[in-house]
Amino acid sequence: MTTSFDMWSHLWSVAAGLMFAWALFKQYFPPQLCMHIEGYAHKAVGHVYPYIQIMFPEFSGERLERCEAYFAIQNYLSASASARAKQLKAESVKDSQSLVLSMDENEEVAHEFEGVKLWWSSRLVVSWNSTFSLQPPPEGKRDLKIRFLRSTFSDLTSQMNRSLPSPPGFIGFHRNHRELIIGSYIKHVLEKGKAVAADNRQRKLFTNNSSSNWASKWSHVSFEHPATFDTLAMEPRKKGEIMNDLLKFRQAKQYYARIGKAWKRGYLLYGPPGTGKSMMIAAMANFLNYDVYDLELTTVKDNTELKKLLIETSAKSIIVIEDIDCSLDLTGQRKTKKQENDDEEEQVDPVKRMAKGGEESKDSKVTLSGLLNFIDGLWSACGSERIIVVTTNFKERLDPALIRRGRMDKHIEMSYCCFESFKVLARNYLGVESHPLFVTVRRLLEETKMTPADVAENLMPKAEDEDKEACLEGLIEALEKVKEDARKKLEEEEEKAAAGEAEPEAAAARAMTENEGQQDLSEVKENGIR
Ligand SMILES: Nc1ncnc2c1ncn2[C@@H]1O[C@H](COP(=O)(O)OP(=O)(O)OP(=O)(O)O)[C@@H](O)[C@H]1O
Repeated sequence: MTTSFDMWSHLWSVAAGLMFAWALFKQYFPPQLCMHIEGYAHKAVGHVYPYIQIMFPEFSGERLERCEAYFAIQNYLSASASARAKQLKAESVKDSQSLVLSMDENEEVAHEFEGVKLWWSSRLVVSWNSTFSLQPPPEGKRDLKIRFLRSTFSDLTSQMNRSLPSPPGFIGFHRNHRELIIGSYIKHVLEKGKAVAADNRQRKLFTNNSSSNWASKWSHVSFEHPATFDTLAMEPRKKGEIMNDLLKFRQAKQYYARIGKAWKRGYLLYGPPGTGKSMMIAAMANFLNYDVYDLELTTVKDNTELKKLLIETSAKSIIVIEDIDCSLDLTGQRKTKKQENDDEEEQVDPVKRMAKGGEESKDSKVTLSGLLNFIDGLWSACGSERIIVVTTNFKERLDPALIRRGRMDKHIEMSYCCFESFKVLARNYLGVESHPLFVTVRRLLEETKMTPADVAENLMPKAEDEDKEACLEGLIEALEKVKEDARKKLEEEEEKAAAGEAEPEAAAARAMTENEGQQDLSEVKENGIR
Protein backbone atom coordinates (compact mmCIF):
# COMPACT_ATOMS: atom_id res chain seq x y z
CA MET A 1 0.00 0.00 0.00
CA THR A 2 2.86 2.34 0.95
CA THR A 3 4.69 1.41 -2.28
CA SER A 4 1.63 2.28 -4.28
CA PHE A 5 1.25 5.61 -2.47
CA ASP A 6 4.94 6.46 -3.05
CA MET A 7 4.71 5.59 -6.69
CA TRP A 8 1.64 7.78 -7.10
CA SER A 9 3.17 10.77 -5.40
CA HIS A 10 6.30 10.40 -7.52
CA LEU A 11 4.34 10.17 -10.67
CA TRP A 12 2.34 13.23 -9.78
CA SER A 13 5.49 15.22 -9.04
CA VAL A 14 7.03 14.23 -12.37
CA ALA A 15 3.82 15.05 -14.20
CA ALA A 16 3.50 18.42 -12.48
CA GLY A 17 7.15 19.26 -13.28
CA LEU A 18 6.71 18.28 -16.91
CA MET A 19 3.57 20.31 -17.24
CA PHE A 20 5.21 23.38 -15.76
CA ALA A 21 8.21 23.07 -18.09
CA TRP A 22 5.95 22.54 -21.04
CA ALA A 23 3.81 25.56 -20.20
CA LEU A 24 6.96 27.70 -20.20
CA PHE A 25 8.14 26.16 -23.48
CA LYS A 26 4.85 26.97 -25.14
CA GLN A 27 5.13 30.61 -24.22
CA TYR A 28 8.19 31.01 -26.44
CA PHE A 29 7.76 28.58 -29.35
CA PRO A 30 5.35 28.57 -32.31
CA PRO A 31 2.00 26.83 -31.65
CA GLN A 32 2.36 24.44 -34.62
CA LEU A 33 5.65 23.15 -33.29
CA CYS A 34 4.10 22.72 -29.85
CA MET A 35 1.20 20.84 -31.35
CA HIS A 36 3.54 18.35 -33.00
CA ILE A 37 5.55 17.82 -29.88
CA GLU A 38 2.38 17.29 -27.90
CA GLY A 39 1.32 14.71 -30.43
CA TYR A 40 4.51 12.71 -30.07
CA ALA A 41 4.31 12.91 -26.31
CA HIS A 42 0.74 11.81 -26.49
CA LYS A 43 1.72 8.76 -28.48
CA ALA A 44 4.61 7.99 -26.20
CA VAL A 45 2.37 7.95 -23.15
CA GLY A 46 0.06 5.57 -24.97
CA HIS A 47 2.96 3.21 -25.68
CA VAL A 48 4.43 3.38 -22.22
CA TYR A 49 1.25 2.79 -20.32
CA PRO A 50 0.87 -0.96 -21.05
CA TYR A 51 4.41 -1.54 -19.73
CA ILE A 52 3.58 0.35 -16.58
CA GLN A 53 0.62 -1.95 -16.20
CA ILE A 54 2.81 -5.04 -16.48
CA MET A 55 5.53 -3.71 -14.22
CA PHE A 56 3.17 -2.52 -11.54
CA PRO A 57 0.19 -4.88 -11.47
CA GLU A 58 -1.34 -3.08 -8.51
CA PHE A 59 -1.50 -0.04 -10.73
CA SER A 60 -4.37 -1.60 -12.62
CA GLY A 61 -5.39 -4.20 -10.09
CA GLU A 62 -7.34 -3.27 -6.99
CA ARG A 63 -7.82 0.18 -8.39
CA LEU A 64 -10.08 0.88 -11.31
CA GLU A 65 -8.44 0.08 -14.60
CA ARG A 66 -8.60 3.71 -15.44
CA CYS A 67 -5.37 5.37 -14.41
CA GLU A 68 -5.77 8.83 -12.96
CA ALA A 69 -2.24 10.00 -13.71
CA TYR A 70 -2.49 8.79 -17.25
CA PHE A 71 -5.69 10.71 -17.61
CA ALA A 72 -4.24 13.88 -16.20
CA ILE A 73 -1.31 13.88 -18.62
CA GLN A 74 -3.48 12.90 -21.55
CA ASN A 75 -5.97 15.61 -20.78
CA TYR A 76 -3.30 18.17 -20.37
CA LEU A 77 -1.60 17.27 -23.64
CA SER A 78 -4.72 17.37 -25.69
CA ALA A 79 -6.19 20.45 -24.00
CA SER A 80 -4.44 22.86 -26.33
CA ALA A 81 -5.69 21.05 -29.41
CA SER A 82 -9.20 20.77 -28.05
CA ALA A 83 -10.34 24.27 -28.98
CA ARG A 84 -9.27 23.69 -32.58
CA ALA A 85 -11.01 20.33 -32.67
CA LYS A 86 -14.20 21.84 -31.37
CA GLN A 87 -14.09 24.36 -34.14
CA LEU A 88 -13.55 21.63 -36.73
CA LYS A 89 -16.38 19.62 -35.33
CA ALA A 90 -18.71 22.62 -35.47
CA GLU A 91 -17.63 23.26 -39.08
CA SER A 92 -18.30 19.68 -40.06
CA VAL A 93 -21.77 19.76 -38.55
CA LYS A 94 -22.56 23.07 -40.18
CA ASP A 95 -21.27 22.07 -43.61
CA SER A 96 -22.66 18.59 -43.98
CA GLN A 97 -25.40 18.53 -41.37
CA SER A 98 -24.07 15.08 -40.67
CA LEU A 99 -24.01 13.43 -37.35
CA VAL A 100 -20.95 13.53 -35.19
CA LEU A 101 -21.15 10.57 -32.91
CA SER A 102 -18.69 11.56 -30.28
CA MET A 103 -18.19 13.13 -26.95
CA ASP A 104 -16.33 16.37 -26.57
CA GLU A 105 -12.62 16.05 -26.35
CA ASN A 106 -11.45 15.16 -22.89
CA GLU A 107 -14.99 14.81 -21.77
CA GLU A 108 -15.81 12.05 -19.35
CA VAL A 109 -19.23 10.53 -19.19
CA ALA A 110 -20.33 8.31 -16.34
CA HIS A 111 -22.70 5.54 -17.31
CA GLU A 112 -24.45 2.75 -15.46
CA PHE A 113 -25.22 -0.56 -17.10
CA GLU A 114 -27.00 -3.35 -15.22
CA GLY A 115 -25.88 -1.79 -11.96
CA VAL A 116 -22.24 -1.45 -13.01
CA LYS A 117 -20.71 1.98 -13.10
CA LEU A 118 -18.30 2.88 -15.88
CA TRP A 119 -16.75 5.94 -17.43
CA TRP A 120 -16.28 6.91 -21.00
CA SER A 121 -13.46 9.21 -21.81
CA SER A 122 -12.55 10.65 -25.17
CA ARG A 123 -9.61 12.67 -26.24
CA LEU A 124 -8.51 14.27 -29.41
CA VAL A 125 -5.85 12.71 -31.56
CA VAL A 126 -4.38 14.85 -34.27
CA SER A 127 -2.73 13.27 -37.29
CA TRP A 128 0.84 13.33 -35.97
CA ASN A 129 2.22 11.12 -38.71
CA SER A 130 2.26 13.99 -41.10
CA THR A 131 5.54 15.49 -42.14
CA PHE A 132 6.77 18.14 -39.82
CA SER A 133 5.54 21.57 -40.82
CA LEU A 134 4.88 24.87 -39.19
CA GLN A 135 2.07 25.59 -41.66
CA PRO A 136 -1.55 25.09 -40.61
CA PRO A 137 -2.74 21.56 -41.48
CA PRO A 138 -4.26 21.25 -44.98
CA GLU A 139 -7.97 20.53 -45.47
CA GLY A 140 -7.41 16.79 -45.88
CA LYS A 141 -5.89 16.58 -42.44
CA ARG A 142 -8.88 18.33 -41.01
CA ASP A 143 -11.10 15.69 -42.52
CA LEU A 144 -9.08 13.05 -40.86
CA LYS A 145 -9.66 14.59 -37.51
CA ILE A 146 -13.34 15.00 -38.13
CA ARG A 147 -13.74 11.45 -39.27
CA PHE A 148 -11.85 10.42 -36.26
CA LEU A 149 -14.26 12.20 -34.01
CA ARG A 150 -17.17 10.56 -35.74
CA SER A 151 -15.82 7.12 -35.22
CA THR A 152 -15.05 7.58 -31.60
CA PHE A 153 -17.62 5.12 -30.33
CA SER A 154 -16.57 2.22 -32.51
CA ASP A 155 -12.91 2.95 -31.88
CA LEU A 156 -13.57 2.88 -28.22
CA THR A 157 -15.19 -0.49 -28.49
CA SER A 158 -12.32 -1.94 -30.47
CA GLN A 159 -9.98 -0.60 -27.84
CA MET A 160 -12.10 -2.35 -25.30
CA ASN A 161 -11.44 -5.73 -26.80
CA ARG A 162 -7.76 -5.19 -26.26
CA SER A 163 -8.64 -3.63 -22.92
CA LEU A 164 -5.79 -1.19 -23.24
CA PRO A 165 -6.47 2.43 -22.69
CA SER A 166 -4.84 3.74 -25.81
CA PRO A 167 -6.11 6.39 -28.23
CA PRO A 168 -8.67 7.68 -28.96
CA GLY A 169 -10.29 7.15 -25.62
CA PHE A 170 -11.19 4.47 -23.21
CA ILE A 171 -13.67 3.07 -20.81
CA GLY A 172 -12.95 2.78 -17.14
CA PHE A 173 -14.55 -0.01 -15.12
CA HIS A 174 -13.69 -2.43 -12.40
CA ARG A 175 -12.02 -5.54 -13.72
CA ASN A 176 -14.59 -7.73 -11.95
CA HIS A 177 -17.08 -6.55 -14.56
CA ARG A 178 -14.91 -7.31 -17.55
CA GLU A 179 -17.15 -10.12 -18.82
CA LEU A 180 -20.30 -8.03 -18.62
CA ILE A 181 -18.71 -5.06 -20.37
CA ILE A 182 -17.13 -7.05 -23.16
CA GLY A 183 -20.02 -9.50 -23.48
CA SER A 184 -23.12 -7.32 -23.33
CA TYR A 185 -22.25 -3.68 -22.88
CA ILE A 186 -20.35 -3.26 -26.14
CA LYS A 187 -23.21 -4.83 -28.09
CA HIS A 188 -25.67 -2.58 -26.28
CA VAL A 189 -23.65 0.55 -27.09
CA LEU A 190 -23.27 -0.38 -30.74
CA GLU A 191 -27.00 -0.98 -31.11
CA LYS A 192 -27.80 2.30 -29.40
CA GLY A 193 -25.25 4.07 -31.56
CA LYS A 194 -26.85 2.70 -34.70
CA ALA A 195 -30.29 3.74 -33.51
CA VAL A 196 -29.08 7.28 -32.79
CA ALA A 197 -27.45 7.46 -36.22
CA ALA A 198 -30.68 6.27 -37.84
CA ASP A 199 -32.71 8.82 -35.86
CA ASN A 200 -30.57 11.66 -37.10
CA ARG A 201 -30.38 10.58 -40.69
CA GLN A 202 -32.09 12.78 -43.28
CA ARG A 203 -35.06 10.91 -44.66
CA LYS A 204 -35.91 10.94 -48.35
CA LEU A 205 -39.10 11.08 -50.35
CA PHE A 206 -38.73 9.20 -53.62
CA THR A 207 -40.92 9.35 -56.65
CA ASN A 208 -40.79 7.28 -59.82
CA ASN A 209 -40.47 9.24 -63.03
CA SER A 210 -41.52 7.98 -66.41
CA SER A 211 -38.28 8.90 -68.20
CA SER A 212 -36.37 5.73 -68.98
CA ASN A 213 -33.16 7.69 -69.60
CA TRP A 214 -32.59 8.11 -65.93
CA ALA A 215 -29.98 5.93 -64.32
CA SER A 216 -32.35 5.25 -61.49
CA LYS A 217 -36.08 4.97 -61.83
CA TRP A 218 -36.49 6.88 -58.58
CA SER A 219 -35.67 10.50 -57.95
CA HIS A 220 -35.87 12.03 -54.51
CA VAL A 221 -36.13 15.13 -52.37
CA SER A 222 -35.62 15.31 -48.63
CA PHE A 223 -38.63 14.22 -46.68
CA GLU A 224 -39.71 17.00 -44.36
CA HIS A 225 -43.35 16.35 -43.58
CA PRO A 226 -44.05 17.53 -40.03
CA ALA A 227 -46.88 15.07 -39.31
CA THR A 228 -46.46 12.85 -36.27
CA PHE A 229 -48.75 10.54 -34.36
CA ASP A 230 -49.12 13.38 -31.86
CA THR A 231 -50.62 15.67 -34.46
CA LEU A 232 -52.73 12.97 -36.08
CA ALA A 233 -56.34 13.16 -34.93
CA MET A 234 -57.52 9.65 -34.25
CA GLU A 235 -59.09 7.62 -31.53
CA PRO A 236 -56.24 7.14 -29.00
CA ARG A 237 -56.78 3.37 -28.63
CA LYS A 238 -56.59 2.85 -32.38
CA LYS A 239 -53.58 5.10 -32.67
CA GLY A 240 -51.78 3.23 -29.89
CA GLU A 241 -52.54 -0.06 -31.60
CA ILE A 242 -51.00 1.13 -34.88
CA MET A 243 -47.92 2.50 -33.14
CA ASN A 244 -47.40 -0.78 -31.30
CA ASP A 245 -47.82 -2.71 -34.52
CA LEU A 246 -45.16 -0.57 -36.23
CA LEU A 247 -42.76 -0.92 -33.32
CA LYS A 248 -43.25 -4.65 -33.25
CA PHE A 249 -42.57 -4.84 -36.96
CA ARG A 250 -39.37 -2.82 -36.67
CA GLN A 251 -37.98 -5.12 -34.03
CA ALA A 252 -39.11 -8.34 -35.64
CA LYS A 253 -36.14 -9.18 -37.88
CA GLN A 254 -35.46 -12.47 -36.15
CA TYR A 255 -39.11 -13.31 -35.87
CA TYR A 256 -39.64 -12.97 -39.63
CA ALA A 257 -36.52 -15.04 -40.30
CA ARG A 258 -37.79 -17.73 -37.94
CA ILE A 259 -41.21 -18.01 -39.54
CA GLY A 260 -39.70 -17.92 -43.05
CA LYS A 261 -41.46 -14.77 -44.18
CA ALA A 262 -40.03 -11.71 -45.93
CA TRP A 263 -39.56 -8.87 -43.47
CA LYS A 264 -42.30 -6.64 -44.82
CA ARG A 265 -45.78 -5.58 -43.82
CA GLY A 266 -48.73 -4.25 -45.77
CA TYR A 267 -51.16 -1.60 -44.54
CA LEU A 268 -54.41 -0.73 -46.22
CA LEU A 269 -55.70 2.72 -45.27
CA TYR A 270 -59.24 3.33 -46.37
CA GLY A 271 -61.85 5.99 -45.75
CA PRO A 272 -63.37 9.13 -47.18
CA PRO A 273 -61.19 11.94 -48.53
CA GLY A 274 -59.75 14.23 -45.85
CA THR A 275 -59.62 11.71 -43.03
CA GLY A 276 -55.83 11.75 -42.81
CA LYS A 277 -54.59 8.80 -44.88
CA SER A 278 -51.67 10.72 -46.36
CA MET A 279 -50.98 12.27 -42.99
CA MET A 280 -50.88 8.83 -41.41
CA ILE A 281 -48.22 7.74 -43.92
CA ALA A 282 -46.09 10.77 -43.07
CA ALA A 283 -46.55 10.10 -39.35
CA MET A 284 -45.50 6.46 -39.88
CA ALA A 285 -42.37 7.52 -41.76
CA ASN A 286 -41.43 10.01 -39.06
CA PHE A 287 -42.17 7.53 -36.32
CA LEU A 288 -40.07 4.74 -37.83
CA ASN A 289 -37.53 7.00 -39.45
CA TYR A 290 -38.02 5.36 -42.81
CA ASP A 291 -37.72 6.75 -46.32
CA VAL A 292 -40.89 7.04 -48.39
CA TYR A 293 -41.25 5.72 -51.94
CA ASP A 294 -44.33 7.28 -53.48
CA LEU A 295 -45.16 4.91 -56.31
CA GLU A 296 -47.16 6.49 -59.13
CA LEU A 297 -48.54 3.42 -60.86
CA THR A 298 -49.86 5.24 -63.91
CA THR A 299 -46.34 6.17 -65.00
CA VAL A 300 -45.02 2.62 -64.67
CA LYS A 301 -44.76 1.15 -68.14
CA ASP A 302 -45.25 -2.51 -67.36
CA ASN A 303 -44.76 -5.25 -64.83
CA THR A 304 -41.06 -5.52 -65.63
CA GLU A 305 -40.55 -1.87 -64.80
CA LEU A 306 -42.54 -2.35 -61.63
CA LYS A 307 -40.15 -5.12 -60.63
CA LYS A 308 -37.15 -2.89 -61.33
CA LEU A 309 -38.64 -0.18 -59.18
CA LEU A 310 -39.14 -2.63 -56.38
CA ILE A 311 -35.56 -3.83 -56.56
CA GLU A 312 -34.29 -0.27 -56.34
CA THR A 313 -36.07 0.49 -53.10
CA SER A 314 -33.96 0.40 -49.97
CA ALA A 315 -34.54 -1.21 -46.60
CA LYS A 316 -36.20 0.83 -43.88
CA SER A 317 -38.69 2.32 -46.25
CA ILE A 318 -42.40 2.77 -46.82
CA ILE A 319 -43.65 2.12 -50.34
CA VAL A 320 -46.85 4.03 -50.89
CA ILE A 321 -49.51 3.53 -53.54
CA GLU A 322 -52.09 6.25 -52.98
CA ASP A 323 -55.65 6.03 -54.24
CA ILE A 324 -55.01 2.65 -55.76
CA ASP A 325 -58.56 2.40 -57.07
CA CYS A 326 -57.91 5.45 -59.26
CA SER A 327 -54.44 4.42 -60.44
CA LEU A 328 -55.26 1.53 -62.71
CA ASP A 329 -58.12 -0.75 -63.45
CA LEU A 330 -57.22 -3.25 -60.78
CA THR A 331 -60.70 -4.23 -59.92
CA GLY A 332 -61.18 -6.88 -62.58
CA GLN A 333 -60.15 -10.47 -62.56
CA ARG A 334 -56.49 -11.35 -62.87
CA LYS A 335 -55.40 -12.03 -66.44
CA THR A 336 -54.26 -15.42 -67.51
CA LYS A 337 -50.58 -15.99 -68.10
CA LYS A 338 -51.23 -16.04 -71.86
CA GLN A 339 -53.10 -12.75 -71.81
CA GLU A 340 -50.27 -11.21 -69.84
CA ASN A 341 -47.67 -12.51 -72.26
CA ASP A 342 -49.70 -11.16 -75.17
CA ASP A 343 -49.83 -7.79 -73.48
CA GLU A 344 -46.13 -7.74 -72.86
CA GLU A 345 -45.40 -8.77 -76.44
CA GLU A 346 -47.58 -5.95 -77.62
CA GLN A 347 -45.57 -3.43 -75.67
CA VAL A 348 -42.35 -4.70 -77.16
CA ASP A 349 -43.63 -5.12 -80.69
CA PRO A 350 -45.08 -1.86 -82.02
CA VAL A 351 -46.58 -3.66 -85.05
CA LYS A 352 -48.66 -5.91 -82.85
CA ARG A 353 -49.59 -2.94 -80.71
CA MET A 354 -50.69 -0.88 -83.67
CA ALA A 355 -52.54 -3.83 -85.17
CA LYS A 356 -54.52 -4.26 -82.01
CA GLY A 357 -55.19 -0.75 -80.87
CA GLY A 358 -54.48 1.31 -83.97
CA GLU A 359 -52.93 4.08 -81.90
CA GLU A 360 -50.01 3.84 -79.55
CA SER A 361 -51.33 3.60 -76.02
CA LYS A 362 -49.94 5.86 -73.35
CA ASP A 363 -51.55 3.86 -70.57
CA SER A 364 -49.63 1.81 -68.08
CA LYS A 365 -49.55 -1.89 -68.83
CA VAL A 366 -49.21 -2.88 -65.21
CA THR A 367 -51.62 -5.67 -64.49
CA LEU A 368 -53.26 -6.72 -61.29
CA SER A 369 -51.16 -9.86 -61.08
CA GLY A 370 -48.04 -7.75 -61.69
CA LEU A 371 -49.02 -5.63 -58.73
CA LEU A 372 -49.86 -8.65 -56.59
CA ASN A 373 -46.41 -10.04 -57.31
CA PHE A 374 -44.86 -6.68 -56.50
CA ILE A 375 -46.49 -6.76 -53.09
CA ASP A 376 -46.20 -10.38 -52.20
CA GLY A 377 -44.38 -12.32 -54.90
CA LEU A 378 -40.90 -13.78 -54.97
CA TRP A 379 -39.38 -10.43 -55.84
CA SER A 380 -40.94 -8.70 -52.90
CA ALA A 381 -38.49 -10.55 -50.67
CA CYS A 382 -35.42 -9.07 -52.37
CA GLY A 383 -35.23 -6.32 -49.73
CA SER A 384 -36.06 -6.23 -46.09
CA GLU A 385 -37.73 -4.05 -43.50
CA ARG A 386 -40.21 -2.53 -45.87
CA ILE A 387 -43.75 -1.42 -45.34
CA ILE A 388 -46.21 -1.17 -48.20
CA VAL A 389 -49.08 1.22 -47.71
CA VAL A 390 -52.02 1.28 -50.06
CA THR A 391 -54.73 3.90 -49.71
CA THR A 392 -58.20 4.05 -51.16
CA ASN A 393 -61.47 5.84 -50.67
CA PHE A 394 -63.39 2.75 -51.75
CA LYS A 395 -62.18 -0.46 -50.16
CA GLU A 396 -65.07 -2.44 -51.62
CA ARG A 397 -63.90 -1.68 -55.16
CA LEU A 398 -60.58 -3.49 -54.71
CA ASP A 399 -59.92 -7.04 -55.75
CA PRO A 400 -60.01 -9.29 -52.67
CA ALA A 401 -56.66 -10.77 -53.70
CA LEU A 402 -55.05 -7.38 -53.35
CA ILE A 403 -56.18 -6.78 -49.84
CA ARG A 404 -56.01 -10.26 -48.38
CA ARG A 405 -53.90 -10.76 -45.24
CA GLY A 406 -50.32 -11.38 -46.16
CA ARG A 407 -50.53 -8.62 -48.72
CA MET A 408 -52.37 -6.06 -46.67
CA ASP A 409 -51.80 -7.35 -43.16
CA LYS A 410 -53.51 -4.50 -41.38
CA HIS A 411 -56.63 -2.73 -42.57
CA ILE A 412 -57.06 0.68 -40.99
CA GLU A 413 -60.24 2.60 -41.38
CA MET A 414 -59.72 6.35 -41.40
CA SER A 415 -63.04 7.75 -40.42
CA TYR A 416 -64.97 10.92 -39.72
CA CYS A 417 -63.94 13.08 -36.80
CA CYS A 418 -64.96 11.79 -33.40
CA PHE A 419 -64.74 13.78 -30.18
CA GLU A 420 -61.36 12.27 -29.25
CA SER A 421 -59.96 13.28 -32.64
CA PHE A 422 -61.42 16.75 -32.24
CA LYS A 423 -59.62 17.14 -28.90
CA VAL A 424 -56.30 16.43 -30.65
CA LEU A 425 -57.10 19.01 -33.31
CA ALA A 426 -58.22 21.58 -30.72
CA ARG A 427 -54.99 21.06 -28.81
CA ASN A 428 -52.88 21.37 -31.96
CA TYR A 429 -54.68 24.22 -33.65
CA LEU A 430 -55.86 26.28 -30.69
CA GLY A 431 -53.77 25.03 -27.79
CA VAL A 432 -56.88 24.25 -25.71
CA GLU A 433 -57.40 21.05 -23.75
CA SER A 434 -60.92 21.84 -22.59
CA HIS A 435 -63.54 24.53 -23.04
CA PRO A 436 -67.24 24.91 -22.18
CA LEU A 437 -68.06 24.81 -25.91
CA PHE A 438 -66.60 21.29 -26.14
CA VAL A 439 -69.93 19.89 -24.89
CA THR A 440 -71.78 21.31 -27.90
CA VAL A 441 -69.05 20.18 -30.30
CA ARG A 442 -69.23 16.68 -28.86
CA ARG A 443 -72.98 16.47 -29.29
CA LEU A 444 -72.82 17.74 -32.86
CA LEU A 445 -69.98 15.37 -33.81
CA GLU A 446 -72.10 12.49 -32.55
CA GLU A 447 -75.07 13.68 -34.59
CA THR A 448 -73.30 14.44 -37.85
CA LYS A 449 -70.29 13.51 -39.97
CA MET A 450 -67.38 15.86 -40.63
CA THR A 451 -63.90 14.85 -41.76
CA PRO A 452 -60.88 15.82 -39.64
CA ALA A 453 -59.72 17.94 -42.61
CA ASP A 454 -62.91 20.04 -42.39
CA VAL A 455 -62.80 20.26 -38.60
CA ALA A 456 -59.16 21.38 -38.83
CA GLU A 457 -60.01 23.98 -41.44
CA ASN A 458 -62.77 25.39 -39.23
CA LEU A 459 -60.50 25.51 -36.22
CA MET A 460 -57.84 27.48 -38.00
CA PRO A 461 -58.00 31.19 -37.08
CA LYS A 462 -58.92 33.17 -40.21
CA ALA A 463 -57.95 36.58 -38.90
CA GLU A 464 -55.41 38.01 -36.49
CA ASP A 465 -58.04 38.92 -33.93
CA GLU A 466 -59.94 35.63 -34.11
CA ASP A 467 -59.58 33.99 -30.71
CA LYS A 468 -60.10 30.37 -29.61
CA GLU A 469 -63.72 30.94 -28.70
CA ALA A 470 -64.50 32.46 -32.10
CA CYS A 471 -62.86 29.46 -33.81
CA LEU A 472 -64.88 27.01 -31.74
CA GLU A 473 -68.08 28.93 -32.46
CA GLY A 474 -67.19 28.87 -36.15
CA LEU A 475 -66.81 25.10 -35.97
CA ILE A 476 -70.17 24.73 -34.19
CA GLU A 477 -71.83 26.81 -36.87
CA ALA A 478 -70.25 24.68 -39.61
CA LEU A 479 -71.31 21.48 -37.85
CA GLU A 480 -74.87 22.73 -37.52
CA LYS A 481 -74.94 23.57 -41.20
CA VAL A 482 -73.65 20.12 -42.15
CA LYS A 483 -76.27 18.59 -39.88
CA GLU A 484 -79.03 20.68 -41.41
CA ASP A 485 -77.89 19.86 -44.96
CA ALA A 486 -77.80 16.17 -44.09
CA ARG A 487 -81.30 16.38 -42.65
CA LYS A 488 -82.65 18.06 -45.78
CA LYS A 489 -80.95 15.53 -48.00
CA LEU A 490 -82.41 12.70 -45.99
CA GLU A 491 -85.89 14.20 -46.25
CA GLU A 492 -85.53 14.57 -50.00
CA GLU A 493 -84.39 10.98 -50.33
CA GLU A 494 -87.29 9.80 -48.21
CA GLU A 495 -89.69 11.79 -50.34
CA LYS A 496 -88.19 10.33 -53.48
CA ALA A 497 -88.32 6.85 -52.02
CA ALA A 498 -91.92 7.37 -50.96
CA ALA A 499 -92.74 8.64 -54.45
CA GLY A 500 -90.91 5.66 -55.94
CA GLU A 501 -92.88 3.27 -53.77
CA ALA A 502 -96.14 5.12 -54.43
CA GLU A 503 -95.66 4.93 -58.20
CA PRO A 504 -95.90 1.09 -58.53
CA GLU A 505 -98.89 1.07 -56.12
CA ALA A 506 -100.72 3.64 -58.22
CA ALA A 507 -99.93 1.68 -61.39
CA ALA A 508 -101.22 -1.49 -59.77
CA ALA A 509 -104.36 0.30 -58.64
CA ARG A 510 -104.88 1.68 -62.14
CA ALA A 511 -104.37 -1.78 -63.62
CA MET A 512 -106.82 -3.25 -61.11
CA THR A 513 -109.40 -0.61 -61.93
CA GLU A 514 -108.99 -1.22 -65.63
CA ASN A 515 -109.34 -4.98 -65.10
CA GLU A 516 -112.39 -4.54 -62.96
CA GLY A 517 -113.88 -2.20 -65.59
CA GLN A 518 -113.29 -4.76 -68.32
CA GLN A 519 -114.80 -7.49 -66.20
CA ASP A 520 -117.89 -5.32 -65.55
CA LEU A 521 -118.17 -4.63 -69.26
CA SER A 522 -117.98 -8.27 -70.21
CA GLU A 523 -120.56 -9.06 -67.51
CA VAL A 524 -122.84 -6.39 -68.94
CA LYS A 525 -122.27 -7.74 -72.40
CA GLU A 526 -122.94 -11.27 -71.22
CA ASN A 527 -126.03 -10.17 -69.34
CA GLY A 528 -127.17 -8.15 -72.34
CA ILE A 529 -126.82 -11.14 -74.62
CA ARG A 530 -128.75 -13.27 -72.30
N1 LIG B 1 -56.75 12.62 -38.86
C1 LIG B 1 -56.26 13.85 -39.08
N2 LIG B 1 -55.55 14.47 -38.12
C2 LIG B 1 -55.06 15.70 -38.32
N3 LIG B 1 -55.23 16.39 -39.45
C3 LIG B 1 -55.93 15.82 -40.43
C4 LIG B 1 -56.47 14.52 -40.29
N4 LIG B 1 -57.11 14.20 -41.42
C5 LIG B 1 -56.97 15.24 -42.24
N5 LIG B 1 -56.27 16.21 -41.65
C6 LIG B 1 -55.93 17.50 -42.27
O1 LIG B 1 -56.45 17.49 -43.59
C7 LIG B 1 -55.42 17.52 -44.56
C8 LIG B 1 -55.72 16.52 -45.66
O2 LIG B 1 -55.62 15.22 -45.11
P1 LIG B 1 -55.06 13.98 -45.95
O3 LIG B 1 -54.52 14.43 -47.24
O4 LIG B 1 -54.16 13.21 -45.07
O5 LIG B 1 -56.39 13.20 -46.20
P2 LIG B 1 -56.58 11.90 -47.09
O6 LIG B 1 -57.47 11.00 -46.29
O7 LIG B 1 -55.28 11.38 -47.53
O8 LIG B 1 -57.38 12.48 -48.31
P3 LIG B 1 -57.47 11.87 -49.81
O9 LIG B 1 -58.21 10.57 -49.71
O10 LIG B 1 -58.24 12.91 -50.54
O11 LIG B 1 -56.08 11.73 -50.29
C9 LIG B 1 -54.16 17.22 -43.80
O12 LIG B 1 -53.05 17.88 -44.33
C10 LIG B 1 -54.46 17.69 -42.41
O13 LIG B 1 -54.19 19.06 -42.31
